[in-house]
Amino acid sequence: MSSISGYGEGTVDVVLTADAVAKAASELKRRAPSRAQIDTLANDAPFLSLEGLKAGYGRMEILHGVDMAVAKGQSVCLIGPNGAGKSTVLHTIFGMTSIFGGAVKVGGTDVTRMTSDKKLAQAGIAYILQDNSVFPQMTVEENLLMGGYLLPSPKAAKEAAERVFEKYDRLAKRKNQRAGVLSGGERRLLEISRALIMNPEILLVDEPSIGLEPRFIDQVFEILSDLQRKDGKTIVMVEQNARKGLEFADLGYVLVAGEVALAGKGSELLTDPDVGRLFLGG
Ligand SMILES: Nc1ncnc2c1ncn2[C@@H]1O[C@H](COP(=O)(O)OP(=O)(O)OP(=O)(O)O)[C@@H](O)[C@H]1O
Repeated sequence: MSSISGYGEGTVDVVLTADAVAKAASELKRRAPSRAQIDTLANDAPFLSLEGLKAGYGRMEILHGVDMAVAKGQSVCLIGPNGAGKSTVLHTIFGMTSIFGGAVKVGGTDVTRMTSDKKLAQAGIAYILQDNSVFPQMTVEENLLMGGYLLPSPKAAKEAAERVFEKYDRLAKRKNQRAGVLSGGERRLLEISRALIMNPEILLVDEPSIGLEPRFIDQVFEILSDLQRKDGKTIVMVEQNARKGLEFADLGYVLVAGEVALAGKGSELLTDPDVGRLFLGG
């Protein structure tokens, strides 16, 4: 029997058969949000807006017309079965996919076809990779400086790194140590901090809890929460732990087979019977 995993509480997957996913898709489709509903969720002031986005890899279309709106300083979590296209949404916002139609706008400006470098340097979008992207043989500071390669000078990168060290004492204390000796939580902090070097407005965060021991997961969510609430960053997250992601985020989007099947406030989706049954383990 073929099966597709949905996401359950903690690390326990809810396994959906292919038939169940198809049924869920058709059930949820009746609940697909209108553009007006999507804009309302972003307080009718979308800062990041996806409009009928069709994108994929090579010639293969994975996203079949995705709409999404996030206000400045809001956070959103994408959930859905494996292979639904959640990470592809992040890749597309950051300019890493083939675009077949639609638009990505930031502050009303069309940035759909900008290269990733320009998205980082000009549009204020940073992409935080999944697990294991630190360079273990390099020092903490050297890792941070890698995030500043688009800054005009090494001096500017160094100054940006100093600002990060002022913010995160835990990293400052380990500035000259090899990144390979950091704990899992500290490594994730370093990955997030490396993205902060360019002082982005929008953080795309791919699976922040993946590969982390449970005791570090809360720390990482706290760091992200501070970046949103204190620094006003806009956060778009994909999270395998659907419950954790929806608890964290202002908004939740359920993606099924490359389409938005449902969108709402994170707190509402947490108590939604369909979401509970399909993605939160009942
Ligand atoms: N670099 C790539 N090249 C070609 N196909 C890809 C690439 N990355 C992802 N895909 C395909 O795109 C589809 C959507 O993948 P994506 O990773 O976006 O899904 P997802 O919802 O994030 O899934 P998961 O929860 O399993 O990470 C899958 O069929 C996947 O095989």
